[in-house]
Amino acid sequence: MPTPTRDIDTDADIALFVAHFYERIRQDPDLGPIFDGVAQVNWPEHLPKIERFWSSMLLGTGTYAGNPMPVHFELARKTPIRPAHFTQWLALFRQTLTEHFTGERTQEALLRAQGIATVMQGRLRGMELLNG
Ligand code: HEM
Repeated sequence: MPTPTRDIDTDADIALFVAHFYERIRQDPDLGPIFDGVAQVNWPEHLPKIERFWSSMLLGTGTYAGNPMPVHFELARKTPIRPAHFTQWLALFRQTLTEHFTGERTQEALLRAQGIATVMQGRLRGMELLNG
């Protein structure tokens, strides 16, 4: 893979990294079964939703209306979620982004993901829904 030279600039860029990211997630031995087994994710619905989420975060389009937190609280009631799951989620996110893009918005995406993961884990911990 050649060194990336451009930043995330458009919804098409977001769609590209989202598709690649969830391909990796589904192949991951620990995360894959959570998405495809426990949550039975409907991918044709989930991917456009996640694209809107990142579009709103990074491009300020305001196309995502929702709150990701409760979805993950529900998930943690169904299956044990550990800090290691978040570490791996973030590692795959970083790998995917930096494989394709470089620049300020790419860095912002990584920081936002890290921040949300930290808040999510804090909230799960507070509800005694984080294992280990
Ligand atoms: C251990 C790590 C994580 C796991 C296992 C996980 C898993 C999931 C699952 C199973 C869904 C539901 C998909 C569906 O049925 O449509 C979901 C939704 C979502 N996740 Fe995560 N997630 C993780 C971390 C994160 C992080 C760190 C972020 C944000 C940076 C995030 C953002 C979202 C968003 C925006 C949704 C859609 C929420 C909605 O329905 O509006 N997730 N996640």
